[in-house]
Amino acid sequence: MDETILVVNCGSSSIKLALFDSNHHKKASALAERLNQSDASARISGDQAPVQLPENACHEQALQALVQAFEDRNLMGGKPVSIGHRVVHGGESFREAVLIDDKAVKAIETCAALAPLHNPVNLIGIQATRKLFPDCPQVAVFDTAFHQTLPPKAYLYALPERYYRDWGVRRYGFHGTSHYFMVLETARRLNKTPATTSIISAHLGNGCSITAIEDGISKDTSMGLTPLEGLVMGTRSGDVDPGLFDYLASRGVNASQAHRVLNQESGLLGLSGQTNDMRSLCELADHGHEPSELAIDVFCYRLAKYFGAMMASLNRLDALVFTGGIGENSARIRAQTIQHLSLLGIGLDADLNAHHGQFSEGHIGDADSRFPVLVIPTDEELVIAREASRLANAN
Ligand SMILES: Nc1ncnc2c1ncn2[C@@H]1O[C@H](COP(=O)(O)OP(=O)(O)O)[C@@H](O)[C@H]1O
Ligand SMILES: CC(=O)OP(=O)(O)O
Ligand SMILES: [Mg+2]
Repeated sequence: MDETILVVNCGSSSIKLALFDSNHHKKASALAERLNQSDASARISGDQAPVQLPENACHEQALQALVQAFEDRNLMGGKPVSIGHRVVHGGESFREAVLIDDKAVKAIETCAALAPLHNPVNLIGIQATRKLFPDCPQVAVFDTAFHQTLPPKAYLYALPERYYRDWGVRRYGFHGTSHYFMVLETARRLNKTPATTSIISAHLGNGCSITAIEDGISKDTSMGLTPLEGLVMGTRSGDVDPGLFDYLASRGVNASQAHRVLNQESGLLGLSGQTNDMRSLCELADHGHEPSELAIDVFCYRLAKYFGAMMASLNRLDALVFTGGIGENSARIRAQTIQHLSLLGIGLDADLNAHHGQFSEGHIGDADSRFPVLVIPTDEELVIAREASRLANAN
């Protein structure tokens, strides 16, 4: 029976699992959604029938049910040889992936205050698999690790210096695993090496961020101390004037209410008043729903501004890259964003864009575009699986 690497990505209300063989080929994947709600559901990719969950299933119950379902289908091949976890915030404690022990768990707990929507559920996933597979090496792969190369001019806020020194207030950046995969894949597609490849990578999923990568190294990124800064996202505002908090306080909105509004009730959902889901939003806009149209306008304009801003940190640029559910699938969002960049000489080929670059190794730029533009499907799970085997084998 082939060896299996299990990858766990616990989100605030979902779990994504993937199984890889020892050659890092994906054998299976599964998704549990709407956890802790009455309509919680789970399924293994490619299966028609859902995996049965207890009512209001929590993360741990869903994880157990999905692992059992993998076992029932003979997909696990015995116990996994290693388990890789996505952990969103590693603060300054983690420059790279680590084997998980009690000390690492403590450090991840310490970082939870900075990613309250993410780290606590990442820890639930870690504790659940430690219980299920106590002898199996487990590895944490951090969203922040790839951005530890940011220079001080990019990671410092213009605040009193002691805020950084005493409290670690700085920009950390997220989605690093995906941005790292983008530079690997772009290099491969352009026949270059990652160490000589410079890109601007836009990861557009529920959370959205953009990163400037020079010679394979992250130089600047749009997310900051927490995954709230920067681009417009599904339910997160991205950049706002910090003066907003004082003003909201004067209107009776306290800090924890403001936190909830900015993280869970803003972004595409807040602007459209309808949905945080870009696909649904595009359909609404196609049917003339003006607030949805406006939400899309704000999303694309902010993104285009950040493409421009990221150029300030690069001396050379090989490609602009789109990824994540929106970046990979929405020709409309890509076109509307790139339209703002005509002054920089960047343009799309309408046909290639409509086909998501499927017939052109991901290229969607037009013949005159000053820089290539690519669509590349991300695979954070693959990077996590590779890191999990590397560290487990080094042990
Ligand atoms: N064809 C499409 N057009 C527009 N948006 C899409 C399309 N397909 C998926 N999306 C959007 O991608 C987003 C989810 O991205 P994804 O990367 O899967 O999220 P997550 O951050 O949870 O991994 C949702 O807003 C979804 O509507
Ligand atoms: C860091 C972050 O925003 O992650 P996600 O896109 O999974 O919410
Ligand atoms: Mg994602």
